[in-house]
Amino acid sequence: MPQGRRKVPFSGKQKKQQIVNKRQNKSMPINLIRKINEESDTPSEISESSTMAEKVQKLHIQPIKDPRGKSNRYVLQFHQETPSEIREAKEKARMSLTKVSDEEFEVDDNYFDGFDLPKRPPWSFNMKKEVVQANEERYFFKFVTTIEKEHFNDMKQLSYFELNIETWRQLWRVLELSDVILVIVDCRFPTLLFPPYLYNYIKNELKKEVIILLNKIDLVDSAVVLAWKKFYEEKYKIHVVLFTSYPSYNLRGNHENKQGLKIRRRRGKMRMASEGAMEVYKACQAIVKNQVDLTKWQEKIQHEMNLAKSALNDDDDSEDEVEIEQEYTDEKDFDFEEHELYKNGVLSIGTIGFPNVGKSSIINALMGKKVVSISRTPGHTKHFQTIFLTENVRLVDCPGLVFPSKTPKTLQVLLGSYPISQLREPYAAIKFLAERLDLPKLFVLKHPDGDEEWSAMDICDAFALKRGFFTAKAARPDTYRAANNILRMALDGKITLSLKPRGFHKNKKFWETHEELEKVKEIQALGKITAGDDDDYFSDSGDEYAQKAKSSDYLPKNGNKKRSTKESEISNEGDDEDDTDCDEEEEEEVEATAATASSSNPFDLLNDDSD
Ligand SMILES: Nc1nc2c(ncn2[C@@H]2O[C@H](COP(=O)(O)OP(=O)(O)OP(=O)(O)O)[C@@H](O)[C@H]2O)c(=O)[nH]1
Repeated sequence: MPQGRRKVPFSGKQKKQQIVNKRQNKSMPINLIRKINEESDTPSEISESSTMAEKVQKLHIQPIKDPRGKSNRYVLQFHQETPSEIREAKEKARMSLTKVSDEEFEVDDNYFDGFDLPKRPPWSFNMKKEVVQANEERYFFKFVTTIEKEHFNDMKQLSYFELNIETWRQLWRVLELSDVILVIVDCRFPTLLFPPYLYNYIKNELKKEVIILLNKIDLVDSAVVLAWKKFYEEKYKIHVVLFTSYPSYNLRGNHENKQGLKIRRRRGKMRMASEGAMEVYKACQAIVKNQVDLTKWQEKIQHEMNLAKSALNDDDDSEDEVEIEQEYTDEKDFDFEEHELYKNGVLSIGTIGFPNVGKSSIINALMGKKVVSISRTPGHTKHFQTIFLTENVRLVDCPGLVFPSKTPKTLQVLLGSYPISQLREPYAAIKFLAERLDLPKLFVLKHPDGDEEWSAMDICDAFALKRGFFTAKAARPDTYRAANNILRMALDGKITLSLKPRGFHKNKKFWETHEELEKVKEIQALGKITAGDDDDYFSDSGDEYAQKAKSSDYLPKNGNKKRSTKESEISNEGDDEDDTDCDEEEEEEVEATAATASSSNPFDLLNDDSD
């Protein structure tokens, strides 16, 4: 055998990866960014990274896991941090934390000012598909270059946003196909996830109705939920619906793990989140009036409500049906379908929003069973899909999109707009979190140097030591892994940071005694926890479902019962996109330690400290 030309074994998996890489290299945005760099007349700062193309980070490449091999078309793409940004953040993470005041939990509505979304250029049926697509690509190129140039000298004022035209195309199709648009936001951070320009575009240019759905209200204090609802109702005069895909009657407990912690499991088969579903139905009914007959939908929800009540004490342990119901989905090519309002007597509801706000979970919770897959990894949904709720109510589910804004990048991590696993610098987000929540107390951490004052890095060090995370080479505390774990807990709501509308603290009493508060609690379904369930509240929903747990502040605030400090949850989603190395047992362990420091309000903890 000739020397020097030894054949290297090449697996099928590697071959597939090679094909995917080739395709990926051809993808529009990379070329686009390369062009931006070549054509840019702005002086290049680019010493640290030779081309803009290199600064684009492609997220969620899972080529071989998608049988259709299509996932890379919709891969999320963002700009990477520069080495100097990383260095700067690390330095800051070593500085002592400054606890922030209550008012700094209050946010304005101006993160999207000065930005817009890319809109599908006009097209007609006389145009060839290739021409339409070329127009779209030219337009999108210009859109991105314009934003880039405007912010070239101050990239810090520009958030990560979606650079993949394929994902925007999904949004364009969904907006075209739908009669009513449900804009879904995570109730912990509404103003960071609801671009006013999106609302204006849908309402004033597309002339379609918008409903805002405040989701994950199980993670937020009822008074804050209500304040956000009123904020949006007053600002836009539109329907604002409250929702949680995890009302407590979908949960059950009395399971012990090997550490002796109790873990709440989802109660038998998944049920519809009927209170939230009823709210969505009512908002749609008010919009369509008698143009579409929604009686069947209403009956379905009412039926579920009755069932839920009677089944509260039902110990049905049977597994959830895990099924993707083909009969509900429609895979035809909608690229060039003309919109006709309530076509064939069917109401089409588009569900759009940022990644990870819970769009897919909402669809399952509206259906009362699993029809679309869910992941706690942002950016899971790649292609829009249509699902019939009843024969004349159709949901059109769009992949999550990160809209352009000036949201600080650290916050984007906490929102789930940027996948934690692919974060090169997690400490700035830890610092942001630690200045608002007392992490040492929540995790019962011992300062590595015995000091009183903590920095974000100290927290990561202490956390790594406590969890036994060490680097392989030098056996030093693995602060990166620790930071990654903490951020995931924040994203999942195990430790809850939630922002408030301006003026909330000044009017706290008003919101806490508001007559509509009971209604909010009803949708959160917190009053429905059954006897014996108060030891542990957290869910283990199994399968691909992310496990929902709450911050230690959350339960006593909203519910009436005092709960055990052994609140815990495991994550057992088997999600092959799952993105960290943290395993379930590790998380439980932290829950256990965190629990002993549990407070009914993490913000109280901050107060304690400042005393
Ligand atoms: N606590 C809580 N968690 C939720 C709720 N809805 C969804 N989640 C969690 O949020 C994460 C994202 O949920 P998805 O339904 O996949 O979100 P998505 O908006 O479809 O995400 P993309 O696929 O990224 O667009 C998962 O971990 C869910 O379990 C909710 O009402 N309450």
